Amino acid sequence: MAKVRVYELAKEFGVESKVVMAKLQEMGEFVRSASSTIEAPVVRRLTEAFSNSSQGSSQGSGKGGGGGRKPQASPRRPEQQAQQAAPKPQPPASAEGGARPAPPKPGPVPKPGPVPKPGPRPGPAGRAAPRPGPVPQAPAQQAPGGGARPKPQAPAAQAGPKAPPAPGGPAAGQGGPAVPKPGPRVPKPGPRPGPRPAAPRPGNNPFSSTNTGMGTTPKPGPRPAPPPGDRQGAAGQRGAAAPGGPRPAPPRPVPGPPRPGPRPGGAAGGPRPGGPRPSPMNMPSRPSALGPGAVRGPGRPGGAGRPGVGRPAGGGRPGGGFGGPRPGGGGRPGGGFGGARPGGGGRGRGGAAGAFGRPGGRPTRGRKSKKQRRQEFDNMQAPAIGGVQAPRGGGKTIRLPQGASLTDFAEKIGANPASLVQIMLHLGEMVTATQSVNEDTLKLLGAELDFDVQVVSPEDEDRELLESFDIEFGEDIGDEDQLVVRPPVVTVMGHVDHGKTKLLDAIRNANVASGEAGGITQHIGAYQVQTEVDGEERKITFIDTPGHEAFTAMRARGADTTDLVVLVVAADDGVKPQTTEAIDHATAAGVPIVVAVNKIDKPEADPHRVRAQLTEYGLVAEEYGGQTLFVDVSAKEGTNLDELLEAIILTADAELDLKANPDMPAQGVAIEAHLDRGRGAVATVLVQRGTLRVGDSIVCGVAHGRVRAMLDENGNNVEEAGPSRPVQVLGLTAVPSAGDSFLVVEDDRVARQIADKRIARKRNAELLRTRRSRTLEELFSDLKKGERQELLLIIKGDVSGSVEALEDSLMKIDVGDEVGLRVIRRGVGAITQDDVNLAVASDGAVIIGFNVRAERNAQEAADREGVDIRYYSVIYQAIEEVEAALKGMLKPEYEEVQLGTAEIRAIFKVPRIGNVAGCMVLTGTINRGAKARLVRQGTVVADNLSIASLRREKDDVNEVREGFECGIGLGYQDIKIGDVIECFEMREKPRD
Ligand SMILES: Nc1nc2c(ncn2[C@@H]2O[C@H](COP(=O)(O)OP(=O)(O)OP(=O)(O)O)[C@@H](O)[C@H]2O)c(=O)[nH]1
Repeated sequence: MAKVRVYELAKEFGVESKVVMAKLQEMGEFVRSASSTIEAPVVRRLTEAFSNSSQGSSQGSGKGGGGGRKPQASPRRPEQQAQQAAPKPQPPASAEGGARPAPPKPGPVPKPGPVPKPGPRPGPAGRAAPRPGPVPQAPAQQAPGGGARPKPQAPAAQAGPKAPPAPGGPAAGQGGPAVPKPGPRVPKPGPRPGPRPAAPRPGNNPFSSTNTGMGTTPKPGPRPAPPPGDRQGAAGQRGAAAPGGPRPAPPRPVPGPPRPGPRPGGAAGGPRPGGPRPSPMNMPSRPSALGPGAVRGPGRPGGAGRPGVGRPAGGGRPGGGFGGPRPGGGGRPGGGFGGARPGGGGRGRGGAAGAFGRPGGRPTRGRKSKKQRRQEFDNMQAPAIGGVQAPRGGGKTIRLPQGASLTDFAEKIGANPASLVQIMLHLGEMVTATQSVNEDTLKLLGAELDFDVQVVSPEDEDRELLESFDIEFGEDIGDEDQLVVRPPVVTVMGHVDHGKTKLLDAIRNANVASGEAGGITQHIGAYQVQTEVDGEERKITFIDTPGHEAFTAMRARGADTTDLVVLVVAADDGVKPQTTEAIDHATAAGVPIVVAVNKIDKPEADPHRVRAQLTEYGLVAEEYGGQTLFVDVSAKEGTNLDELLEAIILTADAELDLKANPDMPAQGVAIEAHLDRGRGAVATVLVQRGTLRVGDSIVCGVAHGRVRAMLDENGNNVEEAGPSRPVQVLGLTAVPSAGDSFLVVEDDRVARQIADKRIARKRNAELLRTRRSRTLEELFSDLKKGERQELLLIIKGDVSGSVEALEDSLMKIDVGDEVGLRVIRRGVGAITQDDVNLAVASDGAVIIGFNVRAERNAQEAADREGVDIRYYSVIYQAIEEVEAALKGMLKPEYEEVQLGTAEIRAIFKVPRIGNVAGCMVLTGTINRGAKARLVRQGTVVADNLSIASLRREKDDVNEVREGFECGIGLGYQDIKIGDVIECFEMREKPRD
């Protein structure tokens, strides 16, 4: 709630702001100006103070107003007071009241006549009253008119005809419910009419004044008609107002109990039977909403609609009269919803009808769909959370994909995303509607709404997809005795420049040289070597992409391909940051480590230091009593490579039970993939179980096809590949990503179906990521996002391994919470026009080409659309530039730097300028134009000031140093001797 300002209060009390300010001062509260805000407790005290004083002062004048608020009473003008006084009579006998008005004939007055309710409604009536005056059209158009228009008849006329039906009272009934809203509106009208008519028609005035006033007088007076029984007459009054009068109204005998004032408001609102637009928030509970006669059933059908029909209750159609045209129309509003639906009269076509026709009086904005209405209804019943309504789950389970947004959640439960955003705000988290949120957040929201949220990981989603084809991925099928030992799959990790690549090359070359002389080795992402251990030929598969990026990128995609890690540590450099990172990754993956202490050929090599250092990380060498095998090697000179291979086999045998069934359809993971001009999509896959054969139908990620040919790391054709064997596969329709799983399926058709479903899912995910704000809610939430900005990237590279590694490294760039980075597409191959289109569609994404170029039409499109394409061939350069770009998106940060302080020793009054402080500069310097604040006895009295003028003797100066006197003009008058002026400036802080 906004705090109240002094002048607002003054207005309410009917006094000038300075009076209120004086009062505040009296009360010991300090406010600077009339626009200052006041705290609630002070407002209360102030109100009491004024009400006391007003009482005192008004006592003499008679509080006739009775009803009116005390505070207001005083402010009123004599004339008004007089009017108020008049009202008194009312209370006594409604009849009387009625009587009076009647005579006056106040055009508008019609209401008075009936008066039945008068007594009861006094209060409320007051407000409505005004309208009555207007009566005539009032019903249709708002009281004002009525008041103004002398001719009640006009309306009457209209009403007349329908009046008859009206009796049905239905209308009234409806009106009743509606009442609430009307009330509010009434106020305005009231006032106006009041004054004017008042004068002329004394008789009425009292009432009108009432209205005007604080609603003392019941408008009721006016319409007796409204037989209480019916809808409070509320309707009566209102509509009555106009029609009422004329109406035979008396119609309803009912009156037993005149509806008490309750409807007062109603009265006011009367006009709109339908009154209030049922908003979920203010809607009365169903039952209560229904008016007496209202009865839902009847109302709806529009029984009322037909005048003739006349709803017994009469409720239905108040408007009957007006809305006539639409049969159903009247009915609906009326009884039907009572409060719920604005109801009011039918949907009349005629002009007058309009008044009633529109339920709440609000313009109809297009019809709501059944679904919307249903949802509204559900929401009405749903308890509000922090004032926001959303459907309850009652323990129902909903499944959401990982990284789902509140919009996804809302879609699942049929709610409005904006309301979920608000609920999250109440729960203390600011989340936008389209932002991906983590599992905890989804569950938190689910718990709040009583839904059991299950977050499905992409792996689970994929598993479910495969299950739908009766395929199981990841398990060996077959008996225990079908399992055979398979070679370990090894990844080499370590700190930069410690010799990972050199070691991988050395191992492969040594092996090629010894085993397959003449073979042409090529990097395909992985290779296999042989070694002899205990007289037995054993194989080892090396993942040919060094570094933990590749390792973690694969793991992040759920591909745990590595069985064992070779940690390379340069003997001359020792343990470095990435060495420990690699240890962490391997440990997290539960993968055993063999340490290769490299570069032992170097004179400064100190292998023992490496062993000692690594003990701190839990890697204790065997010779030190631990279980980790350390091998001192020289990749450069090829020293101890066989020992290293042997250590790998021994560790694998000791710690791992590597077995797989070769007799099943092959399954595995893609390690590397690229598009070859001549051969199409080429993927290096690692077979994890089963045996892959040429001619098999496979699906790999979103790619599928039939294995046309297979090649090994030496470029030789291979007919089949068993467990742990890496091979290049030709024949896929598209380039898969590193880490994508592959599996052999029954036939091409199944392969295509699975791939198609994955493509659809991927596209949806991409759409979700690139979707821009379209709805107001989203725009709003974007605004709330405030300063958060995002750099969107599309990464294209020559091989999927480098794309993955680049993305992984980029995602690690951290420049704070204000700026984010999101990769909306990644892929292998040249930059295509589609990439440029996506960049345009996503409003400013930058395309990164890593060792690839843009196709000619793509480049043209990029130039045309202003899409930024950046080419790199060195990963670190890409990272540096992206980091710089992100930092550039940061808003500058400022910090306050104090320049100096000066104490006020004298105060001079200068004509037209005001107070100027004669100061002594205590510290630093005081600079003209700099920012300043005034401190009195340690408390900041005024901030956001500036050194408007600065003088030494009689000269204007720009700066005065410590120890000198000067004259400072702050443009702020409330200065005192002894105050200290702090002078400072805001400087931009350099970003780290
Ligand atoms: N003297 C000596 N130099 C070596 C040895 N192994 C690697 N080097 C050198 O160390 C440098 C880095 O070797 P790389 O194999 O590129 O190291 P890396 O760990 O793969 O480096 P990044 O790929 O940048 O992480 C190169 O200049 C190698 O020639 C070795 O055993 N002895």
